Amino acid sequence: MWRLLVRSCSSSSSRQHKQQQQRLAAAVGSRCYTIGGTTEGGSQKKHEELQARLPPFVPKPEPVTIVHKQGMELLHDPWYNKGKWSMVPTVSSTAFPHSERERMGVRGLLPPRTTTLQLQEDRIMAAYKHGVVLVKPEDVATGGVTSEMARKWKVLQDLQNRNETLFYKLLLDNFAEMAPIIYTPTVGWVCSNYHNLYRRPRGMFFSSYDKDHMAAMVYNWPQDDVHAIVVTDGSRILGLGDLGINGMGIPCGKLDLYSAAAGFHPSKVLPCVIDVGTNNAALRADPLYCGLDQPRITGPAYYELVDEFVNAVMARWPNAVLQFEDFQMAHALTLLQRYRDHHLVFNDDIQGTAAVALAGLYGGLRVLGKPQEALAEQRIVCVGAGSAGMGVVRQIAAGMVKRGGLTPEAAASKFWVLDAQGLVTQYRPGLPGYVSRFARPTSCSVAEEGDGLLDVVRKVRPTVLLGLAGAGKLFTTEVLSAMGQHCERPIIFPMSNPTSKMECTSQEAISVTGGRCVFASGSPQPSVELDGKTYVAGQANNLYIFPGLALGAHIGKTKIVTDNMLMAAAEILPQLISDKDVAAGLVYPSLEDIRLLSAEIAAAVIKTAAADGHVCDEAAAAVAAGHVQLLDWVRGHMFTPTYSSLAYLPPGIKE
Ligand SMILES: O=C([O-])CC(=O)C(=O)O
Ligand SMILES: [Mg+2]
Repeated sequence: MWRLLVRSCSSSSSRQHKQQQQRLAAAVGSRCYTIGGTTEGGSQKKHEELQARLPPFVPKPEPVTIVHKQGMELLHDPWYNKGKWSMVPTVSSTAFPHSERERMGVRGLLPPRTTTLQLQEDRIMAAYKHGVVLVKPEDVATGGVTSEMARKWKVLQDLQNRNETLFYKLLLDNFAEMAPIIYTPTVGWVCSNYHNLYRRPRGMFFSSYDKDHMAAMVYNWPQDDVHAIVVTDGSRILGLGDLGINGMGIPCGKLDLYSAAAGFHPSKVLPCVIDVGTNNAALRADPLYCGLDQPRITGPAYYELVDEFVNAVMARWPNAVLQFEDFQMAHALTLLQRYRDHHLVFNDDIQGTAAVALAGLYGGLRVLGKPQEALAEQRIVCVGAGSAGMGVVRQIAAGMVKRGGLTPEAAASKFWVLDAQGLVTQYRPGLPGYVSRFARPTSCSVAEEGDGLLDVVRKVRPTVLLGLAGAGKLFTTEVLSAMGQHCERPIIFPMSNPTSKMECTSQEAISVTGGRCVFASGSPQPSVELDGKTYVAGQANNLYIFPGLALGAHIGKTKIVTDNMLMAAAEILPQLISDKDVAAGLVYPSLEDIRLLSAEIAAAVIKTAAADGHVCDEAAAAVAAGHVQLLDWVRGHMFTPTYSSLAYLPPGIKE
């Protein structure tokens, strides 16, 4: 009897192996052979016989595709692109091994979480069946975004992917109409649904998984010259809370405005997200979510990651302005203080919102026929003691000191700050320093610790009511009507975003006060018809400030962003409102003039930085030449969307 000896391959239980054995047994009948070994007499012959009867060995081709592209070029090639790539090897990962993104130079160019071809198919199938843009009733409720706005967003998004020049031309020519579509409030809906809407990546994705790699991975970005970076960690997206990596919609939307409003070249801006996990359980459980499936990292490990990010981007792009956006309060102020004295950074929610609020109050005073000095006479109630709220209070107090000649203590006494527990007084244990300065003294206070908004308004009789709590309808009919009872022309700014988080609508404020209030809101609001008169609502949004501020800081090479620069932006903006708009009750200039406004803000910022001695020589010379020349110099740096002729440079030939 011949014995069959077949060398076992790696797993004897594998189906393939069993099939091979069966085929082999069928081929040799009941006789057995030893393959490739020395056996009894005649073995050589038998072996040859077997060889002749075995099916021929056909080598299985390795499933490898040879690619002559890497990085962004590869991702933009529909043939090689696979959508989200696996960065984190997980048990369920059927996508790409970790090494592949290194090999193909795409680390950081894609969201971290793995996906599969099947999941991608499911997502497209859902869009195929139910429509590409999914606006659910809860989206309308939480974001104030209608299907019509989402449809328009989709049109613009597709255009941006096809033709950026045309996209920016369109945006510039229709800025007031389209800003709410590419930015607040539609951007809130985009972030909430980023995992469903995701089609192609934009910007860079850093995650805790990239620790110790960031300095190298920034070189995967295909642009040597970056002028502006906006970064979020997704922890406090507008008033919508922790949206994890979905927050990437915010840096994208903000940088669209950098290009449209301030003329930053679209190829030279970089949206970034730092994914340290999310505490949003629903998102993490969603198979389409693209971020890390872990709770947020906090404490020293968090700051180490952000430090690494800041060092990496600043090392590669030392001339870029870095804007921090939508970080939760616990980290926002600490990060700002950590970098602001030696890096070209600012926090838009703290500083940009603060400057725009102060600008709006100066605008409001213009509407009331009062000079900026009259700021010191106001009694201000601010609802919201988060990063935005306290930044606003601090900036207005600084304005009272500068314009109204008050001491810092006298300025602080003009404010009543409320948070979720009511009026903040010095009774509160453990108040952080930035809040305690504005906590009401307990001894001589009219209103008391924990008083609700209505009580505070009735007792204090404020002239200004600011909403920055991100908690929705806090300016009730009673509150608005109390504002109107004690004050002839109350200034009412519900500044929270998006629309659904605003403290009241234009309709509510204007109708309850009988059209007497001076109104502006964080998200855009419609005009209101009352007794045959039309009241136009202004938009108290930092979009007026951050593009021009960043432009001034970048081209002036100011090295840091100072309080004086922010103050300059806040002071110039109300001077740019036309007399006609002031007469119509508008506290901000028209958004249609956004390019001019940004140029004026940049010029004001550069002048102030020059006076403080930190601008480059070229900017100093432009300042010395006079305002018109400075404005020309600033505008000369702004990108205009037009077609230019293209020239081909073969690879290897230097420009
Ligand atoms: O994005 C906006 O519209 C304003 C802003 O920074 C915020 O609400 O966080
Ligand atoms: Mg923000």
